[in-house]
Amino acid sequence: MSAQREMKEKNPWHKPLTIIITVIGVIAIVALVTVAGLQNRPVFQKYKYGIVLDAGSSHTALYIYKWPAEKDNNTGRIEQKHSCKVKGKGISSYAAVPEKAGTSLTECMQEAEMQVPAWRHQETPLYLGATAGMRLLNMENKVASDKVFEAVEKALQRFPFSYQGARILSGQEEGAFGWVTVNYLDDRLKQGLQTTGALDLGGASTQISFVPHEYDISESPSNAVAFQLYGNYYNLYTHSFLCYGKDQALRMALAHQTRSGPIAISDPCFHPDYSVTRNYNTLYDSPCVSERKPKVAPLNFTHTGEGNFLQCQEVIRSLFNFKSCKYSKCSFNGIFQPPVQGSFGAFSAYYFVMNFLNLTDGSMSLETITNYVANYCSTPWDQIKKVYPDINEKYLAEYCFSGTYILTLLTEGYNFNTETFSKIKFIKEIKGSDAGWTLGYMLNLTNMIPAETKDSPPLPHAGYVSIVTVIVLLLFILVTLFILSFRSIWPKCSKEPQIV
Ligand SMILES: Nc1nc2c(ncn2[C@@H]2O[C@H](COP(=O)(O)OP(=O)(O)O)[C@@H](O)[C@H]2O)c(=O)[nH]1
Repeated sequence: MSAQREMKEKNPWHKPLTIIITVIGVIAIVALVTVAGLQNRPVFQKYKYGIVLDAGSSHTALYIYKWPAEKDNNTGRIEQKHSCKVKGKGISSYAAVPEKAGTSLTECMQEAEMQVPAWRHQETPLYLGATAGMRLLNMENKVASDKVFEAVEKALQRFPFSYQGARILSGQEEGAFGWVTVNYLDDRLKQGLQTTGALDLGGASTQISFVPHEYDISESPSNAVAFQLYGNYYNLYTHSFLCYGKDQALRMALAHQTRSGPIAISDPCFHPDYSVTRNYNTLYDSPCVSERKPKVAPLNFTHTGEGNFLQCQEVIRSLFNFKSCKYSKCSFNGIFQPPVQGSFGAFSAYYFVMNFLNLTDGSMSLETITNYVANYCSTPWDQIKKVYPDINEKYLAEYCFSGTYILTLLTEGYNFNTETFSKIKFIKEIKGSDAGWTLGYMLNLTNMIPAETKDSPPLPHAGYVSIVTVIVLLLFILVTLFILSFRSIWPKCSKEPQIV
């Protein structure tokens, strides 16, 4: 019996104080673990949205972007949620009927209303940026260009979004924002990785943008754009060639061949047996060619094909002026360009054309690609139509010219060689978002890429909670041990009377 009592006295777990400490400790640990668990459970994701309309020369496209609502302070990934191709031509084609430029946008805008949750409509920014088609209309007829913008503004303001304005982007902005988009989507900016150059081929203009090695921006300041993104500095080279988009380049090629006002031309950039009648006034109705219109010419001319790649290259070469260059190095038309360098993403018409020709597989050499295009051009038109019965004939007829133009622009215009050409990737999208200037434009206007890196806490939240839990647990064990060790030296309280 006395041995049992002695054991009880030696074993402090039986004492009430110890039991209370243990219970409180267990409750504290359970509470801590529960709080940590609740804090880190996946929450229902809420998104914010932004809408950008790309009013291009050939058509308008609407893009909806989304990003996690709690992370719009520069940390959340922005991605494309939806895109809508506006039916009909670009807004610049409505110069004679400006209201129609506005109404043409209705269907895609209604789609946007459905795509963005109604409770987010009012706070969703809506931008419209117009590119080379409107640049040309503005040069040609400023009044008509202003009227188109008025109509477009009126139409967009009828929708419940936060309308932020419609404007013409400069060629420099178009090039630079395309570069931002590609590098943002590739996660190169945040991680400070070597950037990718951007090659954009539109209908009316074309852009080249890249960060060159040892770049002296003072040589041609108008081609330089300085960025500070996520704490990294970039000196970007960019240039936009107005009239060198694929549709205007084709006009220039046809203008070159019809400069004497003939009744028929045999065009090496179109397939053998191809034959259509074209109108002189329609062909020369663009500031890119209007000054070259022959003084004397019939109403129409017959445009037949010849399908000769090398001769087509000759025609295209005549569109570039390689003679004068006042800088250390030029691309063409006396425009400064440092040697191309690093990897490039080529999008818009670069992709449409190379994808149609099945030439986007990165393993093909420049020589193989050139031979393929040459062979494609020499294929008779009837045969081409039989092989591709479902392709729009206007696009189909132009792939020979477009393929030859792309190769000539890249190799002779921008000076890509066999080695540097192999670093060009023909892309439509990156991680589900289309490559183009629109995302970069929105990131810039909403300040969603910080100049500085964000000062983030040294530990992620979950790590922080776990470490606090472990420390509290250790403290609890220590305090318990401390109390127990003291108890062993406390004077024993005995109910038995003490004999003095
Ligand atoms: N083959 C093909 N060409 C296209 C397609 N969409 C646009 N294009 C052509 O590609 C060129 C560039 O189009 P886009 O990038 O929209 O340029 P933009 O209209 O000048 O902004 C134009 O000549 C268009 O006619 C397509 O889906 N397939």
